[in-house]
Amino acid sequence: MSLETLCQEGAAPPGCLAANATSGASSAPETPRRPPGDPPHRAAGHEGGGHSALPSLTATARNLASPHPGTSQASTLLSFRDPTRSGAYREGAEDTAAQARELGVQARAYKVDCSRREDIQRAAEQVKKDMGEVCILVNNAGVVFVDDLLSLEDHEIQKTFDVNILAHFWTVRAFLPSMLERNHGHIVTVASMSGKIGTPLLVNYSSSKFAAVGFAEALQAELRLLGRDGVRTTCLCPYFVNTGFVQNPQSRFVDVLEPEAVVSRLLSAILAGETLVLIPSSMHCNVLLKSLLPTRALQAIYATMAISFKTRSGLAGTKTSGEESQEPGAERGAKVRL
Ligand SMILES: NC(=O)C1=CN([C@@H]2O[C@H](COP(=O)(O)OP(=O)(O)OC[C@H]3O[C@@H](n4cnc5c(N)ncnc54)[C@H](OP(=O)(O)O)[C@@H]3O)[C@@H](O)[C@H]2O)C=CC1
Ligand SMILES: CC1=C(/C=C/C(C)=C/C=C/C(C)=C/C=O)C(C)(C)CCC1
Repeated sequence: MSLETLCQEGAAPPGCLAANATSGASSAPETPRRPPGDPPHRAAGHEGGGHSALPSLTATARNLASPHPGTSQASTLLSFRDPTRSGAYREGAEDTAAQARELGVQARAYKVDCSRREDIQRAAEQVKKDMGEVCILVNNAGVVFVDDLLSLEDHEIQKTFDVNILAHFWTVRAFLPSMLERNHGHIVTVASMSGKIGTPLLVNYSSSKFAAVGFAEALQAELRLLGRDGVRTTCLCPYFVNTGFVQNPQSRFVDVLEPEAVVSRLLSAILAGETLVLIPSSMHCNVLLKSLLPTRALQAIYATMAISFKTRSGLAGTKTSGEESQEPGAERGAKVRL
């Protein structure tokens, strides 16, 4: 996970934008199980994440730091499990922080393991000391293990909930008090379309994202009840994004999203104070149909969409049932109906 803080000082009250940026389960315990001799891949306990961190962090710095009237100074704070680590798809947080500094803002990278409550609490205190109060918190870290429920390891289920939802509790509880005091702030929950539509072979992930959507909605209602209209929330639910988080996502009608487009949409949503953002917006139809149509009708519609993605044991899709997949890297997998 990463924390990104953008502090704004001047006419506006001191504050920051903080985001726990991209996420991706990596490291040994989260590495997907695979038979001996199989090439490593990133399908399930995905390795180190994709390249979304770079555009998201630099874009955030560029767009939120400088153009606001009354802003004399801005700072961005990033934290990753290992800020020095670079992946195949992105640069490390230290590099990203350096790029943000080149854009004229203060930027720092911190090391935080978001699956550990104590780590988050320790980092939050350090952030406040170093950078001041946070005004925008983006809970973006997430992990995914793509497999059927019974094939998952217990620790994978635990990790998914630790990072994808419990971490949100710890970051929000750390930064919300000062937002409430100042009646000023913004909390972004990066959820997923999978948190709006229950997704097969992602039961673990999907339910953690449903929890994230519920968290954001309930928090928003609570802030309203408390009369703190100045503290806003945005819940982001993208369809598949091209970051390597889930491998080989495909669909007949819905294109995989590019991270830059998602970041850009998120920025406009933050600035406009939108509470729920589905990307693409056509997904609103799927969500609406879910509460209108009987399951069998929905299944018929879903079948036409031909959604598929790679699990750690192969490729799951809607095209054929029981047919051996021809996709590279999915030799052992049979396509199954989603
Ligand atoms: N890509 C997609 O198709 C979609 C993604 N999302 C959501 O978007 C968010 C970002 O995903 P995306 O950018 O695609 O994925 P990435 O793989 O690029 O990002 C993963 C990030 O999560 C961090 N992370 C994972 N576990 C921890 C941890 N325990 N502590 C600290 N950091 C951690 C990783 O840090 P490090 O770099 O140190 O490993 C990495 O920066 C996630 O919440 C995901 O669920 C939602 C819908 C679709
Ligand atoms: C629309 C739709 C589905 C939903 C798929 C979704 C919502 C996948 C999202 C996955 C994501 C975003 C993963 C990474 O975060 C189903 C249930 C497969 C059935 C066919 C129609």
